[in-house]
Amino acid sequence: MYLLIERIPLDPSRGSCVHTENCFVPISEIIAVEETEFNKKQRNIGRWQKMAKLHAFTVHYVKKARNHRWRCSAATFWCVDEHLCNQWTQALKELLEMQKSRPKQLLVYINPFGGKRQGKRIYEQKVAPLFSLASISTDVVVTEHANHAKDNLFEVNIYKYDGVVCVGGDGMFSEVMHGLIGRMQKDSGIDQNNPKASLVQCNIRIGIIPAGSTDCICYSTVGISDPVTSALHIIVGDCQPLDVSSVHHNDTFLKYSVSLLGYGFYGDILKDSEKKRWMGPMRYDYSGFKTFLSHHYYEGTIAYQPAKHTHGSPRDKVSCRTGCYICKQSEKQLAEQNKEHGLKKEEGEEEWKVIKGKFLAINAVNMSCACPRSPKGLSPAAHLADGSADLILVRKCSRFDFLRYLVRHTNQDDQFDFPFVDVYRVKCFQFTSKLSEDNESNVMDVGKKRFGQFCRDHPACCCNIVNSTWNCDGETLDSSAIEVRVHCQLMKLFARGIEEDCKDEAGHSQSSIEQLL
Ligand SMILES: Nc1ncnc2c1ncn2[C@@H]1O[C@H](COP(=O)(O)OP(=O)(O)OP(=O)(O)O)[C@@H](O)[C@H]1O
Ligand SMILES: CCCCCCCCCCCCC/C=C/[C@@H](O)[C@H](CO)NC(C)=O
Ligand SMILES: [Ca+2]
Repeated sequence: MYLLIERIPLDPSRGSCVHTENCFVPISEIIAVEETEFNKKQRNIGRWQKMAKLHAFTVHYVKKARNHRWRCSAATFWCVDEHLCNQWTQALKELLEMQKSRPKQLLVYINPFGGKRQGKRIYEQKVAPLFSLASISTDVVVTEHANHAKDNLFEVNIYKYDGVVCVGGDGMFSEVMHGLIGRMQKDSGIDQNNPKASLVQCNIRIGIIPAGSTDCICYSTVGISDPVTSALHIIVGDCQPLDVSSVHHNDTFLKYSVSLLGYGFYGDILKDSEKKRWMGPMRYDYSGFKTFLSHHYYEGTIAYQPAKHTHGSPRDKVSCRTGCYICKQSEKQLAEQNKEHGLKKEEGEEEWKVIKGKFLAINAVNMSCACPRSPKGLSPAAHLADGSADLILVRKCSRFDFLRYLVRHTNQDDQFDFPFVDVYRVKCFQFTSKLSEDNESNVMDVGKKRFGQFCRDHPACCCNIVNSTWNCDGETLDSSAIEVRVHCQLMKLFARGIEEDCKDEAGHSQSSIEQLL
């Protein structure tokens, strides 16, 4: 159902019409309806006001701008008939009440130290006024230390909230996600240390107000990193399911990941950048350049099971967009599996593919990982909720070739079109570094140790004697040998995926009527 907002010139003789553009606003995108008091200062209505007392109401609604940006716009409707005015206000309010997916009560965590340290200001100035306009009540916690939000989620009565909001970056989101998923498993008696456990879905949605350094999860699920846009997606009650990978080492749970699990290049960037947090978001550029120059490669073995259940491929040009067909198919399969087995299908009987090699980077992404630094992301055709991850293997190559690969993160060219890059869509994988394989089989002879020493002393030789670190959504992992499994649609966000943009390059929108036809 739509509300047609037709902006009519209030005083045509004086040409005082500000907006001539009419628009259809879906009821689902109305933010609030308020009775409005007219005062003498109100423009252009003097002549009308002399004729009769005016009654009015204001509709606050989502206005879509360029590049997926949403803004709050308002239109005031007025008439002389008080009863008619009240009827309209009442009818619209009732329609809003019927929007059952909208949150009424939210738990908000603010990281005051994420990104440029603007989290608190962003929330107070840009987000809280919108929540209040939409009559959403909030409990706000400003975090005092790392893991504050995560620990708190194990203590509070989460079930009284319609959602949890995190104000911060990918690391802060990761904390809240671990708190919520961990709490759900604890309450359901599921052992997270069992890598084969069928995890319980988390139906409490998370909203991300971006205030971090990369904000990749927000950008990849909304299409822009903008606090007002994200607040409006929360208010209208959007829902986007998300795949989550569980990461284990020797039957011990390490972490969950929704965006990037990166070994080699992205692991090394993270490790170096953690020491330079004081630089803010710039730390990634500094450490990125340093890591690029070091050009380290790492030897290891990857075993994976292809994701045969999904219809897409990482090399196709089909991007995951709002209402994505491929993710919908996975959702149906998941529902059928849950109905039939109560448990997800065991992957035991399916074949494993094994790859040994020397790698500059191993990246496993559950989503495109688009962010302002890389607008298409590390895997542009990855899906948010198809139950698979794209495993990208960048083999040892020259610095120049690796630079060509990195540059393609930022332009329109195919970043997988290199002989040293392979990409697979997988549902699970395991990685063991050469070093841990050697350690396990106790073949670390004296000669190797001495060679290791030699190479550490001569970084220019780029040898892979030490392990890299896994970058798990911006957090480091303690182990290099890991076992990863994608859990289809384990959690949900207040988002709708990236919408097909209906604005053209010049910023003109198609008329709403054209869109409806
Ligand atoms: N009050 C706090 N003091 C110190 N650290 C905190 C506090 N609150 C949260 N943290 C931690 O800060 C880490 C980084 O925060 P956040 O993700 O918000 O910013 P960022 O690292 O700059 O951005 P991005 O993750 O997008 O690169 C998180 O892992 C979180 O655990
Ligand atoms: C030659 C210099 C290359 C510099 C490369 C800079 C970094 C590019 C950023 C792309 C990262 C996309 C994946 C997102 C990962 C996030 O989970 C993580 C935490 O926010 N961010 C990073 C940078 O690891
Ligand atoms: Ca996916």
